[in-house]
Amino acid sequence: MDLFADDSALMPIPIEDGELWFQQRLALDLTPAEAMQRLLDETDWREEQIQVWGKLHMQPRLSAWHGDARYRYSGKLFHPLPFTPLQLHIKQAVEQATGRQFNSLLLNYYRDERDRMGFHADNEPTLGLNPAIASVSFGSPRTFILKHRTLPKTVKLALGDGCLLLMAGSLQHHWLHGINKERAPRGPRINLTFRNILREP
Ligand SMILES: O=C(O)CCC(=O)C(=O)O
Ligand SMILES: [Fe+2]
Repeated sequence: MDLFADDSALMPIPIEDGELWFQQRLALDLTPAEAMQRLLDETDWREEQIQVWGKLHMQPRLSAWHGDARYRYSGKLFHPLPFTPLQLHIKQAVEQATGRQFNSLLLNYYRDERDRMGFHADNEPTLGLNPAIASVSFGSPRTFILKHRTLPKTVKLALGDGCLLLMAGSLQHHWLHGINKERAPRGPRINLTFRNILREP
């Protein structure tokens, strides 16, 4: 009998004002290291510009959009590329683990400890009222931080190689999330967020 917690089951993480689910290892036909290498090689990584308070900045990470629907994000309209066979395989595994359907994928590549993602909510109107967002991570672990919008509460999760995180319920209404830069050296990390877009902008 396995006396250790099952790392291949989606487990709820207790959190107020929303739903959070975590699985240590998403079951795939390839190892996380193989998935990481193929995503690095097969993705057309872009350094995007974003507007913050009317000023243009380079995003402190590389990214790519894939899927079936156009998507507005940080004030920009994206025309995604079609899903690749590997992305479709990961999407199927995520849909089986979560029981949710997704038609859009944002890939983010954090090249080292300096790359990061500012605090935000994935609450674009096209995602619907209480969106389910499934996040799969490969490579170097990074700390995923959730900050409550009105209460002095912070939740930190280590997102390691091959894990799955599901944000759902009213979480995007009440919490912001982000990835800070690290002081200590970190290797590359790729994060995939699967979303379901209800209508095109
Ligand atoms: O890299 C992560 O774990 C977070 C990604 C994220 O929040 C997003 O793509 O909206
Ligand atoms: Fe996000």
